[in-house]
Amino acid sequence: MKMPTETRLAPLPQLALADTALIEHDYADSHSLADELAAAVANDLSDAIATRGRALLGLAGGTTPRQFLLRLGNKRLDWAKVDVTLVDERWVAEDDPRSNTRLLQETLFQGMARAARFTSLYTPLLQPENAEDIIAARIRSLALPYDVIVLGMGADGHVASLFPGGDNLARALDLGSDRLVTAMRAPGASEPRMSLTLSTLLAADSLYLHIEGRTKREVLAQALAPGAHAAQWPVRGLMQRRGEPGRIYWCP
Ligand SMILES: O=C(O)[C@H](O)[C@@H](O)[C@H](O)[C@H](O)COP(=O)(O)O
Repeated sequence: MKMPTETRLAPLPQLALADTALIEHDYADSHSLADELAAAVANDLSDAIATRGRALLGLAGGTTPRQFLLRLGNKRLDWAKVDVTLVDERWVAEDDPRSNTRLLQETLFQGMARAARFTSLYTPLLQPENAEDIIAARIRSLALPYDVIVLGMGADGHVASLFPGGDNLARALDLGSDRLVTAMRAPGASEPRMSLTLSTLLAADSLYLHIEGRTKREVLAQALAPGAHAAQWPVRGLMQRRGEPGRIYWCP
């Protein structure tokens, strides 16, 4: 059932969610978390293939998901029926150590998942602002909405490349817009980015938030506390989904 959405960028009313209640999937270490998250995502992908014939998966980059991606890539699935994109890409060449595509090449696509079809959020030669239409057309050609999206979160509360202080943050958070992707430049991002917008993320059938460490747990609690704003803590935008920010997987 679809719940009423949060007024754009307005504070939420009191959330009946204590920090501990929020984190349903709490693991002792990153290895057990990676095992369980990979199993859950593989399950969702199998279900999507069974019901829709194909599955669409969106993945975060950064440092946290390495173990999870390695495990997911080794899951027995009909990977040829899976489309994979990133939820955001850093605007650097795909062989650059900072590239999220490179991260997937080094992890997910080392395993059975190499049979999946990858759609890049990057294109060389253009600035990201001039490449939005090209990247949006690539995403539009996939069988939207995403079946599964796995997000990470930065210590500043960003998800995908929806950064606080980002030049295009307002339009990226605007649920009234049908924009699928946006370029983003932000003080907290070392390079320009291309990102799925909040509405693209929220439309996913299954949404996971994978965070590790006590600091991020505290950031999340702060971001989701009454009175916080998505403009300051973009992760809070996820609450506009069903009053919950997706399934949160956490370990110290
Ligand atoms: O390209 C990126 O940086 C990401 O997709 C980003 O949204 C990431 O999930 C967070 O920044 C967390 O990054 P870490 O896992 O490195 O802390």
